[in-house]
Amino acid sequence: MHILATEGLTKRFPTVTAVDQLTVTVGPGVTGLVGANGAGKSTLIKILLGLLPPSGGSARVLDLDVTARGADIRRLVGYMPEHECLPPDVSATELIVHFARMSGLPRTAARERAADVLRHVGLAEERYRPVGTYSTGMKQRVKLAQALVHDPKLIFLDEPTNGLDPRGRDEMLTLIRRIGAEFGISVLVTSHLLGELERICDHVIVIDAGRLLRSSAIGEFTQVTQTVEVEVDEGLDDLAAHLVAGGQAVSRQGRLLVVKVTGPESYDAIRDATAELGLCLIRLEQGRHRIEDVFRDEVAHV
Ligand SMILES: Nc1ncnc2c1ncn2[C@@H]1O[C@H](COP(=O)(O)OP(=O)(O)OP(=O)(O)O)[C@@H](O)[C@H]1O
Repeated sequence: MHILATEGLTKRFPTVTAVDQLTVTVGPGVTGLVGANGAGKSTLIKILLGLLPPSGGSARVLDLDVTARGADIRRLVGYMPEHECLPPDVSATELIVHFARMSGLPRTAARERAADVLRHVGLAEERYRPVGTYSTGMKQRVKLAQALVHDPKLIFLDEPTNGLDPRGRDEMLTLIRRIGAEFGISVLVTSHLLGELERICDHVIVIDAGRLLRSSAIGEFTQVTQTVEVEVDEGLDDLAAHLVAGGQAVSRQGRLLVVKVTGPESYDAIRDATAELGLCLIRLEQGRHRIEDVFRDEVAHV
């Protein structure tokens, strides 16, 4: 079953083709849409919501055609836009109750629904304060709440971690995973950071200049580009030389060595090398992928 599907989807602006012959399908669960700034992620989401007409090709969301059924799609889909768009002088409660009423709920049900949704996204007492006084993290939560308030089947989250500090990012990612897992709402979430999406997604789509670069389940993804990061107190160069001599693919990133994992023997090689050299191992951690890894990988396959 697909929650959305595009076929040769294209969007041309006067000076740039933002979405270029994109054919892709998305199933239920949490799907990451990854691409550098300007890759076409926001444009794709606006087309899928029926807010921008495509220049060519077609797309269906929840089996509804985006050109003919935009209003029906927006009734079933929640949207968290990338940029700040909240009125500063109302409280989160007032705003979310307003959105709930706009979705058709009567006054009392709208209040209850708004309270539930604000609790789910983690806004407590501060929900009575004007939005203009909120931190970026709190504003992102309000934007998420308005995307959820009409009980959608699917939500589009455009760069929900933008502007957040590392802790805020972690909390937002955990929240998104919960929405997918506990509430059974399918999620399409964009980011320019592949590393953060692979933690919470079942499936990842990578686009570049509006074109599909890769679409695969997260398991296949990590298998192909898996790395492990190694930190030792001193002797990093010796360790690198030892591993390379033993046939491992190694690169250096500041105080870390990044070793490409080809199988369990890669971990054995790191263990043996640190033991033989008598080094103190500080950290051994699964590497976070970057979009560049996918590009490198695609080039290697050509
Ligand atoms: N309304 C528009 N008119 C003209 N060009 C546009 C318009 N909207 C987007 N573009 C261009 O289309 C390309 C894709 O933009 P888009 O915003 O979809 O990318 P993105 O992947 O979401 O990146 P970002 O996260 O930086 O917004 C960019 O080159 C952008 O300048």
